[in-house]
Amino acid sequence: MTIEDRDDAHLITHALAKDTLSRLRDVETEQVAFRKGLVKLGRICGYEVIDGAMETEYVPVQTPLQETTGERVKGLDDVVIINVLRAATPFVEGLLKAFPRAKQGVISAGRDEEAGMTDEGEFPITIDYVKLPEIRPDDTVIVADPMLATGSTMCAVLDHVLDEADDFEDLFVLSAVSAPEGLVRVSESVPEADLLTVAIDDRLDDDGFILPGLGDAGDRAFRTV
Ligand SMILES: O=P(O)(O)OC[C@H]1O[C@H](OP(=O)(O)OP(=O)(O)O)[C@H](O)[C@@H]1O
Ligand SMILES: O=c1cc[nH]c(=O)[nH]1
Ligand SMILES: [Mg+2]
Repeated sequence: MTIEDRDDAHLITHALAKDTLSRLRDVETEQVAFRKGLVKLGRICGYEVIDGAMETEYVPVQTPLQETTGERVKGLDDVVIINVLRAATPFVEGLLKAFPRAKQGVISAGRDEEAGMTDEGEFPITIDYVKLPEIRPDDTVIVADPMLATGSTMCAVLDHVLDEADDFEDLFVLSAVSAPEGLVRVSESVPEADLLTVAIDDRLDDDGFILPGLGDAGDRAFRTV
């Protein structure tokens, strides 16, 4: 298993996840490679969630030659993936390769960067659109956003998710790069969420960007810079 449990988060330490994230960090990685990298990272993270957090069960299997015992992942169809627009879109495309039959929700959330970060280190968040599937007690909910900076976006998103559902099997917040400040904010605000990330970076800069980070993930994936 390549998930390391720490006090602040569960770290996805798969070598290919680290390799892919390092390519994403590189300023020379242009739009297409950046987008493909996020898809790849989403797929790896999906496999790691399955390996690290889901159970398997033994099942009888009839091969063309004889009956045997196989192993299946329990609850693979009881997964809800929530895409935090917009940077999560390619990341979720990769996750769906691990969970092809997941129910999907979408929440469009953006930081008001012109308003700037408050003295408490938060951003005002605008939520324009929310469409969530029914969340059932057996469901594993994965809220995906490659960047967890101040945590303001994720806290606002989780408020909506928890308004819709208070009974589920597990709630995972999955990101590629997290700032320590954001992990603290989200875990204090929603202690029932398990935070999964590929990297915990050093800190935020004065504009609320993660250092060293990878820049603005949405802008790099959608070429809006
Ligand atoms: O933890 P926070 O400080 O809230 O920052 C993280 C958010 O910032 C980015 O979104 P952004 O607002 O840039 O929107 P975009 O995905 O449309 O670019 C990122 O995708 C997160 O949603
Ligand atoms: O560093 C950051 C912070 C927020 N959003 C990003 O895309 N990058
Ligand atoms: Mg952005």
